[in-house]
Amino acid sequence: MSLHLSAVVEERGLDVDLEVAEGETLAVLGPNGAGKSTVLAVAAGLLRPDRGRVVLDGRELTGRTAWVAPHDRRVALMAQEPLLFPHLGVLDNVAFGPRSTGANRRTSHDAARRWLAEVDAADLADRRPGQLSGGQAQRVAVARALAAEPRLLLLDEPLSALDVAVLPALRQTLKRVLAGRTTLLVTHDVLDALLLADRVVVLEGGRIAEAGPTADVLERPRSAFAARIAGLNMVSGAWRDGVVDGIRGIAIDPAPVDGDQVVAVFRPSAVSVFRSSPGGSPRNALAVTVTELEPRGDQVRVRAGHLAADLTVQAAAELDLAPGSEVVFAVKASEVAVYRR
Ligand SMILES: Nc1ncnc2c1ncn2[C@@H]1O[C@H](COP(=O)(O)OP(=O)(O)OP(=O)(O)O)[C@@H](O)[C@H]1O
Repeated sequence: MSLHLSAVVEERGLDVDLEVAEGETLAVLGPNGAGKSTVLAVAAGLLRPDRGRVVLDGRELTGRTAWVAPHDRRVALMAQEPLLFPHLGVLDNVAFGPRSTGANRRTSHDAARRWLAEVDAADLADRRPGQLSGGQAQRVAVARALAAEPRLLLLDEPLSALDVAVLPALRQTLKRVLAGRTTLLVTHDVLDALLLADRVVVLEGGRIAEAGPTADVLERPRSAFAARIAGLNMVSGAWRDGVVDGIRGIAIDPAPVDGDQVVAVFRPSAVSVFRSSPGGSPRNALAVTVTELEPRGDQVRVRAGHLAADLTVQAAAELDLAPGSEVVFAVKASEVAVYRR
């Protein structure tokens, strides 16, 4: 194991024990106040737990007697807002890490240019932080975190402050740079967890409510929180001729090519339910068996295995639905977003 973190922080009601394997990305999910940021603070050395240990690559960073200062941990923390030094240009911001470990100006600038290129931000090198959009600033912040060559990357909701228009491209950049890096990723977004993380832990009230491979937890959630966020329909498989597992959708840039592993994502509210196939329609039609009807206010969530559709109570009554009913779930291709995994 590359990271082992166990921590009790009485004041915040936190009591966790988790491990992240070398090169693995572990997503930490959970409702507000569950303790996610506190876990990152303990790992980063910003908070000393009442009891517990942080061991990274066999080196004890936090322990009963051990205490390594944040800047000596080889741990990089990236916050929701990219905290760049406003008085330094982009290049110097990224060069800061290598500079502070003794690299000279030339070497640290070379490294900074390499990392900026790595996150598709080479053209921003001469700007000031004040001249960057939110998405550009976050790219620079990723480059700065990586330039310090951390052994552990801590990301606190790195995409949550950004405009939806820039999300897919930045998510892909993160996916590329996280591959093979030991990472703890705090997120509220089920897609981030699905696309970026190997495993997830769900925190509720400072305790680990569930843990496991991301797809398993999202497809078969056991904790209340995971069940709530895992409301999206997700179908994964290989992409061929614009279709994954019988479902046609809109490929999100960068588009997958034939044979790529993808996940098609669509909201239960985008699904219509029919007793028989709506012939001649351009919609995806999936023959399914209803497994459960779940009342939700003036709506009913119709579950069919791992797929779900939201109908009005009236529509569900008109269709005379019950567990065991054979129906067709239909969804327009324009409502299905397909992401490369
Ligand atoms: N600086 C602090 N001092 C004391 N208690 C704090 C402090 N920061 C957070 N807490 C408390 O510790 C608990 C865990 O908070 P934490 O910020 O780790 O949760 P979180 O899961 O990151 O929440 P969010 O999703 O809202 O960011 C909460 O009860 C919170 O009120």
